[in-house]
Amino acid sequence: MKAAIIGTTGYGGVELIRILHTHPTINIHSVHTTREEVPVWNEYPHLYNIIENKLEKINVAKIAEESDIVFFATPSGVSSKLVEEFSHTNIKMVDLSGDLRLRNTEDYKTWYKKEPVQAELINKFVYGLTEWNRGEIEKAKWISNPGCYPTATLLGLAPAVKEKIIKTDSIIIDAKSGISGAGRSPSRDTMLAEMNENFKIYKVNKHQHIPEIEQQLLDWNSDIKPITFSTHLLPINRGIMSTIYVSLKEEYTTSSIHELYEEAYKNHPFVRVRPLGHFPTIKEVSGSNYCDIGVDVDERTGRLTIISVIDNLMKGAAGQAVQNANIMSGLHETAGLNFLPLYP
Ligand SMILES: NC(=O)C1=CN([C@@H]2O[C@H](COP(=O)(O)OP(=O)(O)OC[C@H]3O[C@@H](n4cnc5c(N)ncnc54)[C@H](OP(=O)(O)O)[C@@H]3O)[C@@H](O)[C@H]2O)C=CC1
Ligand SMILES: CC(=O)N[C@@H](CCC(=O)OP(=O)(O)O)C(=O)O
Repeated sequence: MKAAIIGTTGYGGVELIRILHTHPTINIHSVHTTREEVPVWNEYPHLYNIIENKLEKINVAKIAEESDIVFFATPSGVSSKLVEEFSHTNIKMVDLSGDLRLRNTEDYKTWYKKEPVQAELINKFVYGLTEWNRGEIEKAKWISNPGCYPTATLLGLAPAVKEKIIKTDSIIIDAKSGISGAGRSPSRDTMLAEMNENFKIYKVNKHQHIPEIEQQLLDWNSDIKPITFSTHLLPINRGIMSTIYVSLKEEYTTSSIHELYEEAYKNHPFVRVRPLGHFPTIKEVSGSNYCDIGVDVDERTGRLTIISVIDNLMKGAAGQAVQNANIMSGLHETAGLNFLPLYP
């Protein structure tokens, strides 16, 4: 199976290269840029003598004719335009941006402050939160890959929300991300001198992933009320930790909640519910497609604490994109994704 990558020179794109380079079935056929047509290793010297491809300009008809699937690792506002052009061809699409995730186009305008794609096109994209949307993904041709924070947060919340054991107005999410989550373009916020030995909150109550998380939670339980969601930058390259607090409707023990989570994820190879009393760290999933989850009930307050960690570039982006491409193409979901975490 042949794949094209658009947005190759960014962090999501180069992570797709890392995965697909050893994928048993999906091969990198072409890689694309809007800039100079140079060998990929000019942009990424660590790929010297390994990835022979030259970056090519985007020619929609040629890509659609030569490849079976195209990955868009492109910024929001860019993906929407590419998707419109490719929608007239037969190629499978997986988009990593936020452009095709929100069904309500007004929400997109409000939170992304950009013009949305037409709703008709959005509705043809399947939301690729793999573990909870597998049936739709199997039938899909076009996938909208979830955001990095929504992936960690929704996998952490799903069993409790779907089982309706929480007070619906009580969800508070405290999330932190490594700086590769902000992409490869330089910015003042992510400079070494700004971030090293520092820790920052950003986009307070205004993060564009709020409507995406709420949309999915409402699909699971229509009584869910608006969430509080805070995002922070950590002085590390990769990884997200989402620490989630919810009030329980009744008295539950940690072990009963733990059982619920183990049951929910027992058939999902990339979600590891940690044993009772154990909580994951970011490093323990770094470089892998795992989402690791720990749970604990505070019996004094009646609140459940959920800790969910992922690698933002893997399960939060390129890893989940390939997992979805695998399922959509009838392959085993783990194909090409059996990386152990990089530790230490
Ligand atoms: N980084 C992360 O952890 C995550 C990112 N995402 C999403 O994935 C997408 C890619 O993110 P990331 O790799 O971090 O971003 P980067 O900023 O690192 O890379 C984006 C790439 O898009 C390409 N690009 C920019 N403008 C255009 C254009 N007009 N036409 C075609 N290509 C263009 C650029 O390549 P060139 O200049 O060579 O054309 C650039 O290298 C974004 O939508 C992001 O929100 C989602 C989850 C996690
Ligand atoms: C650390 C960091 O800056 N992360 C980015 C994630 C961007 C992203 O993934 O954007 P979309 O999913 O909306 O395309 C952010 O918080 O905006």
